Amino acid sequence: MSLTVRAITDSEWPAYSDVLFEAFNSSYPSEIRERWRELAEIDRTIAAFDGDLAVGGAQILSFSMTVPGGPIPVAGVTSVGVLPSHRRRGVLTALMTRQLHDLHENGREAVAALYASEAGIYGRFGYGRAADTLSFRIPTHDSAFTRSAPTDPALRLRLVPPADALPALQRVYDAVRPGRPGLYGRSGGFWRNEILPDTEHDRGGMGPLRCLVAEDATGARGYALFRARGRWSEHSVPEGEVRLLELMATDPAAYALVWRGVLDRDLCAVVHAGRRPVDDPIMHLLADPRRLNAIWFDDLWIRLVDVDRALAARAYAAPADLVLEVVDEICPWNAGRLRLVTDKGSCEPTDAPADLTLPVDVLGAAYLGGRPLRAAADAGLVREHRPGALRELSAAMMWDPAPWGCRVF
Ligand SMILES: CC(=O)SCCNC(=O)CCNC(=O)[C@H](O)C(C)(C)COP(=O)(O)OP(=O)(O)OC[C@H]1O[C@@H](n2cnc3c(N)ncnc32)[C@H](O)[C@@H]1OP(=O)(O)O
Repeated sequence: MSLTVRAITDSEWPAYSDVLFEAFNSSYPSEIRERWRELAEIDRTIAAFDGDLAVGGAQILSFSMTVPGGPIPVAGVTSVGVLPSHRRRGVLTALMTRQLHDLHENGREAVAALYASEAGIYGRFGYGRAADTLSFRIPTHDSAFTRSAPTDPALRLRLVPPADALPALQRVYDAVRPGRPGLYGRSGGFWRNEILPDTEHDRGGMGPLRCLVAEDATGARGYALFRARGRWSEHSVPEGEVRLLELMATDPAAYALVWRGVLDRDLCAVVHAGRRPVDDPIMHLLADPRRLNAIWFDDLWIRLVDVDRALAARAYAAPADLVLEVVDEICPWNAGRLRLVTDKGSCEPTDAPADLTLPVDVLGAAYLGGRPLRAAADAGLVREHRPGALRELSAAMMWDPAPWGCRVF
């Protein structure tokens, strides 16, 4: 195999997309291809060629993502795949290496983020599991709220056709986004092509996309996007289900009301709520939180492309002044010692002795504030050279609320 990795041209898009559809075992109809093309940034799409044949590829979407302290530019890595005929011959390694070098040279983003199809793939390229997510399976008949659940008589619930709801959804999402690490800005095209589509393919056997909005005289304060499916048992007992795709609210009363609207849907026995934050307030609202039947798995993976700029770009929960020795085999410009002074927001190269030595993926995992460095140290991944340095950095990097990207890109 003679491998070349380079940016694709417009005319090479079909060849790149064919590789992806093959790699993901997909048979997407043409409208899905068109949506995907509309979101893609061709100049940030690379492919690997074996001679003339496209055999792998990867994309970057340019996002503004909230990190502790506020939004920063983040490279959203997506649509990565290698032809089954060329797997395990280093094609992904060549793509990831090229992408990280391009990002460093371009200088636009110091941080890259992705959702992994399999959790074993990206650690070797310096990505750390930075956010987790919970999925709930809530039996509606056991979903009573605690007596202290907040209410607001000014609020009402309204069913809105999703296509008409976009201004309300954007208003709520954009109000919530700056306070939650991991949430990223959604363009109009992203809403249209990723969040609101409703073809048979998108429904996957469920009913149409539905939207509930909680509002008062000032406008929308919360929403839920979901699908439902009616079903009856052989004894004619209603056993319908709801699949909650997204639920956001700007305040506790709107949040509780939207959840109630989803949980109280008639003829539905269960609500499946995927990809919820690990600190979802629903855990406090349900009178019997065991009924959430939660499953835990990974959400965003984070790669610090330029460790110095990335660490200087976020805020910290506690002061820290220490020297880090970063180990990074893929991005040699990161290897070496850096002095991080959180009060000054500075992270500069230094010759001073290291207080901590740690690999770049461990720093990436801690970057959004959801994963204690102390736990990585307990797993033997961090070396402490000055007593107290680990506790200092671990406390500084934690953040409230927990990180959450909400929807896969
Ligand atoms: C952000 C996203 O888009 S996530 C989507 C990723 N894509 C997919 O899941 C689609 C289906 N899978 C594929 O296309 C390919 O199998 C890929 C992209 C996952 C891997 O591509 P390959 O070219 O085979 O990877 P490559 O040969 O460079 O492997 C590099 C290393 O990763 C390991 N690796 C590759 N895939 C996996 C995996 N799925 N799980 C665990 N390890 C893996 C290899 O064993 C190899 O390890 P080594 O360095 O110790 O020998």
